[in-house]
Amino acid sequence: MDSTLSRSQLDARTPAIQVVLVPFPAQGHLNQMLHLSRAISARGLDVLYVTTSTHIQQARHRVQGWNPDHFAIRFHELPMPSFSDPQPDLENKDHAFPMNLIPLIEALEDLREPFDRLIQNLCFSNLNRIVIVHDPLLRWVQTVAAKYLAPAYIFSCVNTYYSAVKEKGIGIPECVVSEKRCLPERFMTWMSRHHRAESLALATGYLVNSFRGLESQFMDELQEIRREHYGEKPLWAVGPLLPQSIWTGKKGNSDVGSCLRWLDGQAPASVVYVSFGSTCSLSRQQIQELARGLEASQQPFLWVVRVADNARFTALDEARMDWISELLPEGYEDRIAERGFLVRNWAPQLDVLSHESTGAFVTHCGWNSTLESISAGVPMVAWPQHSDQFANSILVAKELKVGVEVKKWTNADENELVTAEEVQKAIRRVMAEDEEGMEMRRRAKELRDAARTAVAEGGSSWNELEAFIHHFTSILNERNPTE
Ligand SMILES: O=c1ccn([C@@H]2O[C@H](COP(=O)(O)OP(=O)(O)O[C@H]3O[C@H](CO)[C@@H](O)[C@H](O)[C@H]3O)[C@@H](O)[C@H]2O)c(=O)[nH]1
Repeated sequence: MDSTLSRSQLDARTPAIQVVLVPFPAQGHLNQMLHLSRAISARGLDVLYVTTSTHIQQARHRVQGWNPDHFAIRFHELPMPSFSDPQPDLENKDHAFPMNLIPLIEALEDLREPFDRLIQNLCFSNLNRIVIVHDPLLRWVQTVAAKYLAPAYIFSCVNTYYSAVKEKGIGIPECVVSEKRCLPERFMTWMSRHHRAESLALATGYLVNSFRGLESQFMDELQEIRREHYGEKPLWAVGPLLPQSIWTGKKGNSDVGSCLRWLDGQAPASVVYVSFGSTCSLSRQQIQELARGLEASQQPFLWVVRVADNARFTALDEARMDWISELLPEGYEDRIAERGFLVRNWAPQLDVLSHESTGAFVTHCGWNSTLESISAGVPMVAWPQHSDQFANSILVAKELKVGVEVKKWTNADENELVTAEEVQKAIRRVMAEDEEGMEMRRRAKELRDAARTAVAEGGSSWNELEAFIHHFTSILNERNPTE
C-alpha cells in the first residue's frame, strides 16, 4: 500500500485504527494518559482507555478543564487484581515514597491475561489495526503487543531530563545521597524484575509529555543514549498535555469551589499555593514546620493539607480529615484565618495555578505539577519528596531558573526536616521584587508562552503528535489488513 497517501485517503480505504492506551494506575499517570487520549481522539482516531474500573472512575472524576464524554474516548474495564491495600503511612517514618502502593504495583501483572483477551478480540474486530500506547512500568503490555504484532509505544510520564540522567547511569546530580529516599529497594527490585530496559528495546517508539522549548537538549541526549542501546527509534515530545484553560484562565469543569472564590478576593500574583500532589503525606513534625513557615512568610497562602492516595482511593475519610486538623499548631486556623485558606481534600489545581492571584507554587515537583506550573507561568519553591522529584527540582531551579530549592539536599540526612525558617526564606525569595525574583517571573512567563505555542496548531508538540500518528498509520497501512 502507498504510504505516501494522506491519512484521510488511507482511512477511507481501510478499517478504522483502534488506539489502545494503558496507564499505570496512579493519579500522576492516569491523568497524563487521559490527556493524551483526548489529544489523539481530537485528531479523529478511535481511542480505548484501559485500566480497572476504580481507576477509570477516579481518572474521570478528577480530570480538569474538559469532559471525557465530549470526546470519542471509550473506556474498557479490567478486573481489579486482588492485593492488600494499606493506608498511607501518615508518620512517613522511613520513606517519603508511597510504600503503601507497592502491593498494587506487584499485583499488576494479573491484568495481563484479561488484557491479552481484549487485544485478541480487538485484533479480530479491527483486522489487526491496533496500536498500543502504554506506561513503561507495565512491561507485560509489550509482551501482549508482540504476540499480536501490534505496534506498541512507550509513553513516559516523567521528563526527559530525569530519563537521560537515569539512563546514563550516573545517578542524579547533587542528590546522589538521597537515592535511597528517591526509590526504595523493594520498588527497585520490582523494577529490575520487570525489565524496563527490555521494554525500551521492544518499543516501536517513545512519547514524552514535555516540549522541545523546555528540554530540547535532554531530548537529544536521551535519543542518543537510547540509539546506542536499543537502535534507532523515534522520540516525540507531545506536551504539555493540558486543557486550554491553563492558558486562558477560564475555569475548567471543576465546580467553582470556595477556594477559587477566596482567590478571587486576593491581590494579583500575591498568593502562595502549596500542594504535594497525590502520593505524599508529610509527617506531623514536617506539617508543623511548614505551617509555621507559611505563617511567618506574611504572604497569603492556599494550602492543600491531605493524606496521600491509597490504591483504591479510600484514604480521605472523615477520621483522617480530623486527624489533619489535630496536626496543625494550636490555634493555627484562627490565627491565619485572615490570610490563609486550607483545602482538606483536593484542590482544582489547574484553576488555582491559572488564577491571576496565584504568585508562586510550593510543590513536591511531581512532573504533572511542575509542567502545570510552567504552563501557567508560576514560579516554584521546589520541595521534592521521592522518585523523579529531586531531578525535577534541579531542572526547575538550576536548568530552567523558574524557581528556588527549599533546601540543599546534597548533605542532608534522609529524614531531615525542612525548617519553618527555610520555608519562609524560600517563599520570600520567590516572591521578592528584587532582580532574582523578577528574573524568575520573567522566565516563567517566557516558558508559559513557549508551552502554549508548542501545542498550538503548527507548534512543535502539535507537529510531533502528527508525526507519531503518521508513524503508526503508515506501519498499519503497509500491512495487508486481511493478513
Ligand atoms: O489537590 C490536588 C492535588 C493534586 N492535583 C493534581 O494531581 C496531579 C499530581 O501529579 P504530580 O504532580 O505528578 O504528583 P504525584 O501525584 O505525586 O505523581 C506521581 O507521578 C508523577 C508522574 O510520573 C511523578 O512525576 C511523581 O514523582 C509521582 O509522585 C496533578 O495533575 C495535580 O494537578 C489536583 O488537581 N489537586
